[in-house]
Amino acid sequence: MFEQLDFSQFHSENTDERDQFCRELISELSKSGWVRLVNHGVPPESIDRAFEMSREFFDLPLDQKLKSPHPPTAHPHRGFSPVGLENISTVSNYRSSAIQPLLRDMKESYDIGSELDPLYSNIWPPPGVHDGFRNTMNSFFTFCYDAELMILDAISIGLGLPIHSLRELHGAQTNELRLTHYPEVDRADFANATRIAAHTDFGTITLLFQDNVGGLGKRYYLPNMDIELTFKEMEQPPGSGVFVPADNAGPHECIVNVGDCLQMWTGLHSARHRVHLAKENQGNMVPERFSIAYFAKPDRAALLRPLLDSLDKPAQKLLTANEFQHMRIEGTYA
Ligand SMILES: O=C(O)CCC(=O)C(=O)O
Ligand SMILES: [Fe+2]
Repeated sequence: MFEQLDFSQFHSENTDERDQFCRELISELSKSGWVRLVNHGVPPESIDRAFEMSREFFDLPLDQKLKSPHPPTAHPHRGFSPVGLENISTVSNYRSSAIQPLLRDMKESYDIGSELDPLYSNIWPPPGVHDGFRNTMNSFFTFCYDAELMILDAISIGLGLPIHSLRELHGAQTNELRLTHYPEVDRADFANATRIAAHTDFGTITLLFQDNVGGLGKRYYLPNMDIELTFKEMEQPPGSGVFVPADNAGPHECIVNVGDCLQMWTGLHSARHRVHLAKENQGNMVPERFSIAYFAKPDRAALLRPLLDSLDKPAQKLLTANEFQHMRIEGTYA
């Protein structure tokens, strides 16, 4: 089991305790590129509601879901993508020497941005299709943004930077929320497909909530089920090509992982992860799974230059976060 940190310690009135927590956070992120957090500030009811709404959306008939379609190109990331539209193995090779086979992703997803994003508008289900989705997701997004800023402050303190160093690069809310449904599939389908292929996230940090679903449509956490589950897996240690299950304590816990931009700023390791068939169990059908990922991304104009003196100066021209996002995302859509 990997370390679980309690983010309420960050709010301690005793600044020594707070700073100690921030150093622990950095120590965990330095080891593996990710950490499990509780009391992160996103209220449990809001997480439950978002999962409920997500489930109800993906339960709709395909023609209803396609009334708010993702554009056929990789950006902007907005709206519904049916199974087969996005295949992440096309970008698996980034900063990895391992040869990645081309794999189909067996997932469907819904991408949402901030309502305040000046560049891209959201694509919402039209009136009459899943009313309530929009409000629920906007409120969840706001909670995640507030949590993001606190976590960025904690990372800044832990690294010995001024408290708002990272927050200041995230004022424009260019963040994205992604609901993913991994439908029930036949085990044999994993021969040339996966859930989501190995990759690093492109932004600063990702807050990931996961909900493994058992029978009867109920939600509960089953660490040792007798049927096959797909797990989120993290590369451990970083760079090893070995993936271990990132099991967690249920949907209210959040996995925070370092993305490519934070790596460029701070040298913390951007965590490679994937969702694939769990190795331990044997069964014919692989049950469905739900996750919600909130991708904290830098302001588009932010320069990706090292923030710590201890880091080497990059040899190439510095990129803005926007240039980098475009470079990374190209090619992910079929
Ligand atoms: O479903 C998950 O646990 C991970 C999803 C993910 O890694 C992504 O969308 O970038
Ligand atoms: Fe990811």
